[in-house]
Amino acid sequence: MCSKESKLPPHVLIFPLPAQGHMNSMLHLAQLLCLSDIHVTFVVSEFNHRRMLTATDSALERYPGFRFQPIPDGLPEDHPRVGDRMIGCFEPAIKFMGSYFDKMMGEKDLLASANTRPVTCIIADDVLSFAADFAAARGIPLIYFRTISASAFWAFFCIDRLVEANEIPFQEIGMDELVKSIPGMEGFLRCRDLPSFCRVDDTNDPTLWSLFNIARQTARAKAVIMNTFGYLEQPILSNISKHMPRIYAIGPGNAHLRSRLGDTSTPSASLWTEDRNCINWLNAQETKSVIYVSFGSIAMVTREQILEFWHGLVNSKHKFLWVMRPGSITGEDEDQIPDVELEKGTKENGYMVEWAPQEEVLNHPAVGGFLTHSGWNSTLESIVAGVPMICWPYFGDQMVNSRLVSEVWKIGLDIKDSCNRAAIENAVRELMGVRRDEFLERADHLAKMAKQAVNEGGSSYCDLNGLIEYIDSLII
Ligand SMILES: O=c1ccn([C@@H]2O[C@H](COP(=O)(O)OP(=O)(O)O[C@H]3O[C@H](CO)[C@@H](O)[C@H](O)[C@H]3O)[C@@H](O)[C@H]2O)c(=O)[nH]1
Ligand SMILES: C[C@H]1CC[C@@H]2C(C(=O)O)=CO[C@@H](O)[C@@H]21
Repeated sequence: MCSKESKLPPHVLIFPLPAQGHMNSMLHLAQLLCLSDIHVTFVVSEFNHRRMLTATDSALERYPGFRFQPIPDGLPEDHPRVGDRMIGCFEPAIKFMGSYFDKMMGEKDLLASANTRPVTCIIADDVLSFAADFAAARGIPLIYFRTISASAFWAFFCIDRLVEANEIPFQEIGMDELVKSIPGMEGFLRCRDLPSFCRVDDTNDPTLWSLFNIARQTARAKAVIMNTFGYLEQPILSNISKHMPRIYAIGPGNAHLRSRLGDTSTPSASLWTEDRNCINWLNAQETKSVIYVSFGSIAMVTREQILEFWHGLVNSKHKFLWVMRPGSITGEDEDQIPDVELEKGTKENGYMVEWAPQEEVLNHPAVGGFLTHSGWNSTLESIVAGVPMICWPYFGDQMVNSRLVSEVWKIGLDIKDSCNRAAIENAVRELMGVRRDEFLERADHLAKMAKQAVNEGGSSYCDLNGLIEYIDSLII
C-alpha cells in the first residue's frame, strides 16, 4: 500500500434494497458514518436516483466523503415496484443487481480512486443475499443491515421452529392463539401477529422459506446492524445475539443523526415531492388535535378500504391530515371516489397531500395521533416524536410491529385485519379522546428513552462508536 492510501479513511459501500423504507434508514447510517470521516459509496437504482433528483434537493452533498453509485435494477420503467408481493417483484431486480454489482466491482477495482481507498467493507441490506456470496468470494468483510424491527427479524428467524411445532399453518389453532415457539414473544404474539408471509396453507410455500433463509444467512456476515435501541427490544436483541458474531443496535437512525448533527433538519431522500402546504395547514390547528394518516411507500389500498377509512375519519369529527400516495389505490376509478358528504367532511376537518414531510409532520405540535401501516420507519419516527398510533398493518413485518405498539409498549391500538368505518371511528375517538392521556404519557416516556439511547453515553450511541471502531479495524 502506498503511503497516501494508508492515510485515507475507511471506505464503506452501502447497498440497500431500492425501496423508500430501506433507503431511508440506510441513508441515516451513511450520514452517521460520514460524520466520523468515513467515505461512503451508496448504491441506488438508476430509477430511484432519477426520482430522488426530481423530488429533493441534493443536500447530501454537504458530506464531502459521500457519493451515490447508481446501478440499473433491470426492471421495466413502468414496473410498479410496490404491493404485497413486493419480495416477489423484487426477486428479478435483486438477481439483476447482483450480477451487475459483481461485474462493476471487478471492473472498477473496488471503486478505488485517487482520494478514496478501495472498498474496506460492504454494509448490505439483509434482503440482498448475493452480497454474502460476493463478500466470501472476494474476501471483503460484509456487515448486514436489517431495516425491520429486531422482533420481526426474530420472527422470520424462527419460522422453522414454528413449522416444527405445527404453529404454521395456523388455521386449525386459530388466529388468536398465542404463539409458543418464538423465545421471548410467548406472552403476547398471536398467530395473527406473525409476519403476513406465515399465513400459508402449505408449509412448502417458497416465499416463507425464502424469507427464513434471508434471516438465517445474516449470520454469514461479520456483524449485523439493527435500526432499534436496547430499551425498546432488549430481550429480543439478546436472543438474536446468540446467533450472530456481532450485533450493533444503533437506532432510531433518524434521531441518532439529528443528535449527532446537532440540528433538526436532516437531508431528505424522498422519491416523491413533499407537499409542504400541509405544514401551513397544521400551523392553523390546535395542539394535538390532528391525526396524521399514512400507509408508507409500498402499501396499496382498495377503493372500498379508502372509503371506510374516509367515513371513519370524517365521522370521528377529529381533524386529519392524510397522505394519499399517487397510484396507491387499486382498481382506481377517480369518478367514484369523491362523495358529497365526504368532500364536505374533508373540507371541514381534513387536508390531503400526495406525500408529506413525515418527520416534520409527526413533530408538529398540532399532531396528536398517527394512523399508520406500521412500517418500521414510521413506527420509529412516531416513537421518537412521542405520537401514539393506530396500527393498520398491511403486510410482512408490520404485523409484528403493530402488536408491539398495542401490547408491549402500549402506545396505541392495533386494528389489523379489520377495515370498517365504525371500527375506525371508534379507534380514532379512543386514541384522540377517551384514552388520549394514558397513551400520550407512555409515548412521551418512550420518546425520552429513544433520545437517551442516541445521546452521548446511550446504548445506540455506544453501539455506533463500536461499529465505527470495528470498521476502522478492518483496514489492513
Ligand atoms: O408522506 C410520506 C410518507 C412516508 N414518508 C417516509 O417514508 C418512509 C416509509 O417507511 P416505512 O414506514 O418503513 O414504510 P414502507 O415504505 O412501507 O417500508 C418498507 O420497509 C420497511 C423497512 O424495512 C418495512 O418495515 C415495511 O414493512 C416495508 O413496507 C418513512 O421514513 C416516512 O417518513 C414520507 O416521508 N412522507
Ligand atoms: C420484501 C419485503 C419482505 C421482506 C422485506 C423486509 C425485510 O427486511 O424482511 C421488510 O419489509 C419489506 O420491505 C421487505
